[in-house]
Amino acid sequence: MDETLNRYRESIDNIDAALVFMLAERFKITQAVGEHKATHDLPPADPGREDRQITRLRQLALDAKLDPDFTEKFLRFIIDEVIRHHEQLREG
Ligand SMILES: O=C(O)C(=O)C[C@]1(C(=O)O)C=C[C@@H](O)C=C1
Repeated sequence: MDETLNRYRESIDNIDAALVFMLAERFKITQAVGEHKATHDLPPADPGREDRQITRLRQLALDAKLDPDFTEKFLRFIIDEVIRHHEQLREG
């Protein structure tokens, strides 16, 4: 039994749970955004907004000593999924 490893893993499990809750909240909001966009005939994607989000988060990542390329890929992965949901809502 490695107590040190167990303690680290408990902390990792808490962080992973927080990530899931935060992602769930983000997708609740983007669901509302998708409905709003579909109702008002707005395009699913807004590349200008995405550029600003990526620029901002890359800087936050640098400040937090997190790899900015990884951060951008992670955000891109999430946004692409959101756009897919928006497109589905638009198609009805
Ligand atoms: O802000 C929007 O317009 C959204 O639809 C949300 C969001 C995002 O997930 O952050 C998703 C798609 C857009 O291209 C930009 C941003």
